[in-house]
Amino acid sequence: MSERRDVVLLGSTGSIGTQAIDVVSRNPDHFRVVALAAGGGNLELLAAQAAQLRVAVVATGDASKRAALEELLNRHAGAGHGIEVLAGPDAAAEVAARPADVVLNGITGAIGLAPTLAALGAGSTLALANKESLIIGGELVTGAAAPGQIVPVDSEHSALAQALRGGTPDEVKRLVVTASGGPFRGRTRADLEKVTPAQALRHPTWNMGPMVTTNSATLVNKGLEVIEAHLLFGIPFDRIDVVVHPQSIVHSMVEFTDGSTLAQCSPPDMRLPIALGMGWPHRVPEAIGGLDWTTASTWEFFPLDDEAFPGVRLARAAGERAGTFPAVYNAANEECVWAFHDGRIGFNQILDVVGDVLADHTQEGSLTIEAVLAADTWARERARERMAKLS
Ligand SMILES: NC(=O)C1=CN([C@@H]2O[C@H](COP(=O)(O)OP(=O)(O)OC[C@H]3O[C@@H](n4cnc5c(N)ncnc54)[C@H](OP(=O)(O)O)[C@@H]3O)[C@@H](O)[C@H]2O)C=CC1
Ligand SMILES: CC(=O)[C@@H](O)[C@H](O)COP(=O)(O)O
Ligand SMILES: [Mn+2]
Repeated sequence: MSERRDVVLLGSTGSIGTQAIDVVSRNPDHFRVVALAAGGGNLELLAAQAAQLRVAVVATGDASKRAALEELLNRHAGAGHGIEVLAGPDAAAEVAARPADVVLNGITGAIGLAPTLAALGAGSTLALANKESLIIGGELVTGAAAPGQIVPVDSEHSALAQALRGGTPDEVKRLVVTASGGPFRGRTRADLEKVTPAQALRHPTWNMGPMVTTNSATLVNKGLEVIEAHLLFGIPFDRIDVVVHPQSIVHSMVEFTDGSTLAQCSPPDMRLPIALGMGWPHRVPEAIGGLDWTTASTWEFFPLDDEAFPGVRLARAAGERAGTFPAVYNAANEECVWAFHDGRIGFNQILDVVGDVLADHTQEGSLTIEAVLAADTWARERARERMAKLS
């Protein structure tokens, strides 16, 4: 990499955000964080990050926390620090629109949509961890992006983007997305009846935020990632496969028309796809340590159990129907995941309810941002109604 890139970091206090700061801190010649945004759940950390990185602007999604953030900034950065403070539900999108080379969207959930569109509108490269915004926005997001403007950070899609450098688009036969299988791999639907939120949060290979970790346990994460792969790379759903690979070392593969398959392999450490996402197309030297080839190891691959884990099948159907269906899939799932963590529904009921809400959905009119947001709201309400009937 030649020139240093200015980075806007959204979701800075989360798993992706803190790892991105680690990458930036170890590579000051390559990256500089110029703005931060977080929700408000960890104001102390947000203020400490802003002071440490000496950003120009810091944002919290919670309007009621402006004064508290200003006070913490004075403590961490000293009075007269000059850091601009934004607060409120639109703050992350406002920050995303500020001049920068790269916006890394590490927010969780559908609320990442407005910042994603703001970053694209501003002409910045969008290093995208917040897969939900692409999935629910669909062609509204891809249509707002110039070629190459969205760079995937999600490990599988980073792997696919790297492997795709090994052939021309017409030489691609299929994409193979790997799944760890989550903490409940090998269990039957009956076994899953009684699993607890604490068990669902024990991911076998990755340390991530609670939503994506739970989605890994249900395989909804893989369903979302199939839609994400379709939107990013323009490959039809029937040419995107999922294979279970418990070691999370092969992050995904591209099979080419001549029978060759290229896989991207590395230890399960998000700092690699984060660094590549911010530096794309350049690699950041020593982003992580590589694989150890001196000791014996085994990489396994298994077919997906669609009966116990229907999340991928439902996502494929929603993705094929496109329009507002992916937004409904995602929103119903977000509601159900929090209900599962609150003890209001069981594990299997997450996808039972998501399936019911999708079956009830009909799209009216063409796809607009308003239609996506309305479908998101409708799906959350319908999921809550369904869950209330269960208990
Ligand atoms: N973690 C990982 O390894 C991976 C994550 N991803 C994806 O990356 C995204 C982030 O995941 P992860 O880091 O695990 O999630 P976390 O829950 O760890 O972090 C979420 C971040 O979003 C912030 N946030 C919440 N609301 C707002 C808001 N209104 N405005 C700005 N920021 C907000 C949170 O702030 P606060 O908590 O301070 O309120 C927090 O910083 C998800 O889409 C996930 O699917 C993809 C691949 C791997
Ligand atoms: C690290 C990452 O990209 C996650 O999205 C990961 O894919 C989760 O692992 P699963 O394969 O269990 O969903
Ligand atoms: Mn992933």
